[in-house]
Amino acid sequence: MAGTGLFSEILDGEVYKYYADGEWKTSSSGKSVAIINPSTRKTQYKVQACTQEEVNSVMELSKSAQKSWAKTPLWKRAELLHKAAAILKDNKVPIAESLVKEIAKPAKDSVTEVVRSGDLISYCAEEGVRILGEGKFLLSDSFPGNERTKYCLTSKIPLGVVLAIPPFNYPVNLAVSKIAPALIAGNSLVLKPPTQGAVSCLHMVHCFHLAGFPKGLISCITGKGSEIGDFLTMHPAVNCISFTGGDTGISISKKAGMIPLQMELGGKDACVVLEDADLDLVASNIIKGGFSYSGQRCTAVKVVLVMESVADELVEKVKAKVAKLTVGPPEDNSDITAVVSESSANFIEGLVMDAKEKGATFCQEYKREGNLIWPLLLDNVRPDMRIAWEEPFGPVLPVLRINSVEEGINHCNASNFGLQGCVFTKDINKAILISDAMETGTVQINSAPARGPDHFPFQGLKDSGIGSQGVTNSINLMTKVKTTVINLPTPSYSMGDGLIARL
Ligand SMILES: NC(=O)C1=CN([C@@H]2O[C@H](COP(=O)(O)OP(=O)(O)OC[C@H]3O[C@@H](n4cnc5c(N)ncnc54)[C@H](OP(=O)(O)O)[C@@H]3O)[C@@H](O)[C@H]2O)C=CC1
Ligand SMILES: O=C(O)[C@H](O)COP(=O)(O)O
Repeated sequence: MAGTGLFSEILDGEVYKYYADGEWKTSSSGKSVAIINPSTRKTQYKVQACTQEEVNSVMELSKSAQKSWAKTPLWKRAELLHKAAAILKDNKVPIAESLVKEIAKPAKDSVTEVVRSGDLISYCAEEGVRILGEGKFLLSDSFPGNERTKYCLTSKIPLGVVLAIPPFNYPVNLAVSKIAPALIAGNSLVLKPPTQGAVSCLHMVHCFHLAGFPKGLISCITGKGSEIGDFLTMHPAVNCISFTGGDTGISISKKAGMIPLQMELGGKDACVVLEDADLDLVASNIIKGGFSYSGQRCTAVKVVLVMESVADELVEKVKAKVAKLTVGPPEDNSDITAVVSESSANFIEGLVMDAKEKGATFCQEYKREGNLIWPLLLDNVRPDMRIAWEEPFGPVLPVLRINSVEEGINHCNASNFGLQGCVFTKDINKAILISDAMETGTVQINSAPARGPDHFPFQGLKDSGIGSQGVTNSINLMTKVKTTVINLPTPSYSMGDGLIARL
């Protein structure tokens, strides 16, 4: 059970502690933040509301811990990460249980998130050892006007303190996708977990604690983003911010100083369906892509753009599959569970009502109980409806019928988002041309959008983000290139005549 056994030291009465200086602590604020169970809408857990002084102290400790960590051999850093990964996987049950209670993720998917996170940490350790163990050697005479008098050695050095801010929908996985690359690269790490998902994150941090990382290297500050977020992101000790979430990321980018930023923000991933597509394959991918975790994924299919000639048939196939989705508690592994908060459910309802007023075809009756919204397919959506452009982050999917591929591409590219997209066709040549034309970070051919496998690059264009994720890209982003140049008194050519005579 969460907060018991191995994890009992992270709990103080009924409030979870925060993590600093290698210890679990109670905040001097005397205040806590409630985590509401999305299914019951009652307080499930409480976490500390950390103070600015506590943030300052964590930053100081983080700066000094990083200095010694950077001198720790790469293989030792990797060894500790492998250990943390194993402890995390061994404790998947209590961690998954808190995911179920905090964010209403179906039980099976919650376990998958923890296991995937352990795998990501191990992969990152392996990749880090390889790519950080290599440098470059450059010779000066390849640039015009130079003799071979300079040898340039490059290697990658850490940035310092990395601030990680993950979102509610993958609190554990999107935290470790920032923590592991930061640590393998020799940085220290301050984590600010999402409020919904904080307890799962604290359990995950305890796995790193049990693995034996040095004191102060990893810290976890809890509190509402709206209250301590600015103080953290504008803190002068922070050398890099890795953030995943919504528009908050855009405002952080405007306020942060001259430091590397990795921002994975929203998306309005389109599914473009051509006349020759395998409609059964499309329908299954629309269900998986649009409705898994109740549509609360940045990579969810958020609009279907289907050629008019096959639209009736596709809509019927998707309707039949929607009817089979189970709706209910995450504990029962229901396909559709309560969305994360009441305000989120109200927002989704606003989009649905707008579409209703403007004449969209409802393929199912709209139904909501508390935060639980039944899956809904909206056909004949037009560009004047909000749902054609905005992301519901819920189990509601609009279908726009198109008369040409160009119309579909134009719709995609008119979006302020550019995360992923997908195209279904049997014609690979057309698929490649469409992929080239779509202004998104990734295009999937004949499959729904997805971030994984986690070593693939993952990035958004436009308001969907800056920088690129994926294990290798994250390690590179969290390092800086350092060069040392050896200057020779005379040109040196490896097979040059008279070399010995000149010495
Ligand atoms: N591209 C991607 O990979 C993903 C994108 N998203 C996008 O995020 C949105 C919903 O996710 P959600 O988690 O609610 O997004 P938010 O942007 O609201 O929150 C993300 C994180 O930022 C924190 N935060 C809030 N305010 C601040 C602040 N001022 N300074 C620093 N941190 C802050 C939150 O903490 P707290 O919880 O305490 O408020 C949370 O940890 C959707 O629109 C979705 O598209 C979501 C997941 C993945
Ligand atoms: O934040 C998100 O929603 C994810 O990055 C999407 O990940 P997934 O494609 O593996 O669900």
